[in-house]
Amino acid sequence: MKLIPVVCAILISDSRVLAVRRSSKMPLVGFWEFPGGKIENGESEKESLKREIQEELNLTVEVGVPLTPTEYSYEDGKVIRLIPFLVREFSGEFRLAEHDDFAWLGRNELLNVNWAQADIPIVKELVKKWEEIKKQP
Ligand SMILES: Nc1nc2c([nH]c(=O)n2[C@H]2C[C@H](O)[C@@H](COP(=O)(O)OP(=O)(O)OP(=O)(O)O)O2)c(=O)[nH]1
Repeated sequence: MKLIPVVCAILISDSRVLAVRRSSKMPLVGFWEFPGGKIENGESEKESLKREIQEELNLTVEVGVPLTPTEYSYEDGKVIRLIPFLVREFSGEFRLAEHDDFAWLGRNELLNVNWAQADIPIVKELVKKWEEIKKQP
């Protein structure tokens, strides 16, 4: 079994969380996810996340605290270990380089989009611990 480590950012602004939709150029087209991607050789988790968010959203981020990582086996045999970090500090001119849609979702809207399977436990954790997470750096 090959475990693929993937980092993702939970960008929070005004009590809303950023979700992005995978485009037809990407596997899992149409599914919503947190921006991020695979850790490359030699990178730390945080370095990798900073690089991915710069590439995907054109934003420079300050990586905050991690939430609980999840593991999920997709049908093609890929096993993803998805490692989420909160991000509250970011700057730059937001644009989508790879995804084809985005949404800033409040707590009660979080479960309305079609999340990639690996993200569902993270989204549930967010909904459950919303008040606590809102206070975290
Ligand atoms: N970035 C991100 N990827 C996720 C999430 N949930 C989830 O299952 N994934 C999966 C989709 C991909 O298989 C993998 C992330 O890889 P990626 O986006 O860097 O790369 P990719 O597979 O699209 O493309 P490639 O590098 O294989 O060419 O993790 C998520 O919330 N964010």
